[in-house]
Amino acid sequence: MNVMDNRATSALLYLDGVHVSFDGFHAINNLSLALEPGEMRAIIGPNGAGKTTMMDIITGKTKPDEGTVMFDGKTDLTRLDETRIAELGIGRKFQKPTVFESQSVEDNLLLALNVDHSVKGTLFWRGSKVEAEQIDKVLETVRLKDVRRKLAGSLSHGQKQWLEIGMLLAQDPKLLLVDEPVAGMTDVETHQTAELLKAINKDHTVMVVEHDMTFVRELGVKVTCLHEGTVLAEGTIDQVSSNERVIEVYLGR
Ligand SMILES: Nc1ncnc2c1ncn2[C@@H]1O[C@H](COP(=O)(O)OP(=O)(O)OP(=O)(O)O)[C@@H](O)[C@H]1O
Repeated sequence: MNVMDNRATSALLYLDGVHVSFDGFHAINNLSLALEPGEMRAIIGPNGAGKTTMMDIITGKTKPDEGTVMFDGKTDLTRLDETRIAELGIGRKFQKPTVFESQSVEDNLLLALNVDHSVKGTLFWRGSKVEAEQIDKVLETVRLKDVRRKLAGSLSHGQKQWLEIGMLLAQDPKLLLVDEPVAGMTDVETHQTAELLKAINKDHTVMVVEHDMTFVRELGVKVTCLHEGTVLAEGTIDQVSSNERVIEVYLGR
């Protein structure tokens, strides 16, 4: 077994030689990347670098033309549809919060829990003790305990983002994909979101796409910079942000 084979089996997420084109345009170009179990990785890169498309590939929304996309060392994600991939434990948070505004914070979490509502009768079913405990734990993690009975629609933008992260956590995914969580947040909310993701990373693997470099620095994790659908640089924030090519195409001089 060679080094690449070893990485393919030990990584939680393993992409190798992935290509995607849209009408002849190469959005993803020989993309290779491995995420170790328990890792948090920050993905940066200019607009159009392929960050969203990469997440679309991982979640099964877009199928690659070529390449390997393996989950947990054994599952070929390119063969599965979006539902099956979500069931495997890959949760995604899109940039804009999509919480149920007319439901309370805790009911949003209850709805997100991994239960078969059709069997239990959604409207009048209030959840078991175990589920109540799970919800308490998530509320604690996402710092929304004090507003648990408020309508989600009345939360601040930052709190809505945290609620949606909580809805992902309620499903206890093995891998969380988080797209631009701090866009539109205040500096205080941005800092709190970094703290929150660090807490989540204690028992979840996380991939977070973000343009806010102050936030990425605060995460203190390995950074991958994408450009033209491939990895331009990878390493610590200091290594990546001092890379000449990264400065040229993304950070500016
Ligand atoms: N469905 C599609 N059809 C055609 N082109 C697409 C499609 N999806 C993405 N692209 C193109 O692929 C390239 C990569 O886009 P992508 O959205 O993945 O970049 P990104 O790094 O997420 O950018 P941003 O930071 O602006 O969100 C872009 O040039 C985009 O226009």
